[in-house]
Amino acid sequence: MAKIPVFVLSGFLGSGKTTLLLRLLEECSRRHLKPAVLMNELGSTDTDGAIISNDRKEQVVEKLLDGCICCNKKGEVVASIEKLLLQKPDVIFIELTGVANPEEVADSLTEPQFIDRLSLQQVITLLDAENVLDYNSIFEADRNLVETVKRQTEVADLLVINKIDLVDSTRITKINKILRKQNNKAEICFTNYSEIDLDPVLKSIQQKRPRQEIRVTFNKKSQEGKQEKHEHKKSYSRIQTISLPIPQPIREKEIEKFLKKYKSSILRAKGYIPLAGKNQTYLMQHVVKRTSWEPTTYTGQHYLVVIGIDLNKEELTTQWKKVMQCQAPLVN
Ligand SMILES: Nc1nc2c(ncn2[C@@H]2O[C@H](COP(=O)(O)OP(=O)(O)OP(=O)(O)O)[C@@H](O)[C@H]2O)c(=O)[nH]1
Repeated sequence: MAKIPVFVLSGFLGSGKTTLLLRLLEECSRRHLKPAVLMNELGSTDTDGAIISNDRKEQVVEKLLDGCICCNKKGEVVASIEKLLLQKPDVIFIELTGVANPEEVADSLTEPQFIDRLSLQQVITLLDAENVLDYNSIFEADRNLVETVKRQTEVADLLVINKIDLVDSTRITKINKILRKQNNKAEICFTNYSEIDLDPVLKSIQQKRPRQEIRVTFNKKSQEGKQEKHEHKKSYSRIQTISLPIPQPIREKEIEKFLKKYKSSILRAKGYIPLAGKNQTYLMQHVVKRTSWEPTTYTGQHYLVVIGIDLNKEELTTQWKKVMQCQAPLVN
């Protein structure tokens, strides 16, 4: 029986993983392939899952929320993949959290029950061209995280330098040079909105010719000088998540003011937000210092999820309540 190819989408928070996943799903649909998706979110809210499901309601998706797939959620990965396999997909995409080490997930794919059924096709790591060079100084306080982000690059088969619309050519050259030192085997491509050429990525699925298996290539890299299975090291230690409820419409500038106030600790924020005066829910995406808004047809609970280093959750909650108290009451 042919093994089902698995693609792992890795990369730091906000680098463009979900954007790429949406493109891959679109392309699968065009090629009449049946994909299945395992998504992982650090927070208890499921923004990315809602984006995926909003686009295609029939999508086979398993979600692991409120923790990292390579740390406290690792034990649940096997059960989630088993559920996906019941749907007999042609391909599986696993989107990691931005702070996950792909090696840990690769390990799960080599569990005895998967050996004859799954084949890791590629680890694709996305990098945010605008912020990648600043990561070391941003995460100085979290050595585990520095190591994790480095491993995301080192173990990738394909490195996608995304968001080049936000940087100049000098920066691109610099990033290329640094990445080549960290990983001299991976293909590197530069793009916007994760628009890579999907033909070489998906071609092998149609041909049913998986590339070398993970146990041969990947584990070799991760287990040099170690026991048969490498010991799990926590992939981050100071990253926290908080989900803030939004019971009534709020002004765009109030959210942006709030994010700016805590900019030294907030790395990523996203949420479904009812904007005052617009009579519609917007998907808000914030990466380091950029915020974007997109109208949606989302009908679930409204919230803002904030991810950062050493977040003072108590203060954020108190300040958020104050912000909400100043908003106009809900008018239908
Ligand atoms: N300017 C610009 N924005 C981009 C590009 N690619 C993605 N974005 C935006 O960056 C934000 C984050 O993109 P996502 O695809 O959600 O990133 P992610 O890696 O899945 O984020 P997390 O799941 O939170 O780690 C979204 O608002 C995207 O629209 C790009 O090439 N240029």
